[in-house]
Amino acid sequence: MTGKKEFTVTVYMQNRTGVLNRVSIIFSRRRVNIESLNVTSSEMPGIKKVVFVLSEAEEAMRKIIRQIEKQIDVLQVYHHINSPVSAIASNN
Ligand SMILES: CC(=O)[C@](C)(O)C(=O)O
Repeated sequence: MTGKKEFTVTVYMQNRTGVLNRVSIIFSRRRVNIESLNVTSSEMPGIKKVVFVLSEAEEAMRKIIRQIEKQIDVLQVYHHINSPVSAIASNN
């Protein structure tokens, strides 16, 4: 598929076994490879903050994010498109 961009997707979820698994399955079903995954406690007790980095076309990623938002125990999803480091460097 052409036009893939790199996304950072941040998911706040209840600290319950299996929630991360359900979200990960959404990516694997759609053949989206996970570049990076970071799980930490959030500033809210009982809530985990999970940060994914993935490459996908924008429209496909929008659909995936909507699906993640519908998951039980998912509280909030944020995302942004990552600028290439070369673009950031050329601004300086
Ligand atoms: C990632 C984590 O610690 C969770 C949310 O409890 C889980 O999915 O097991």
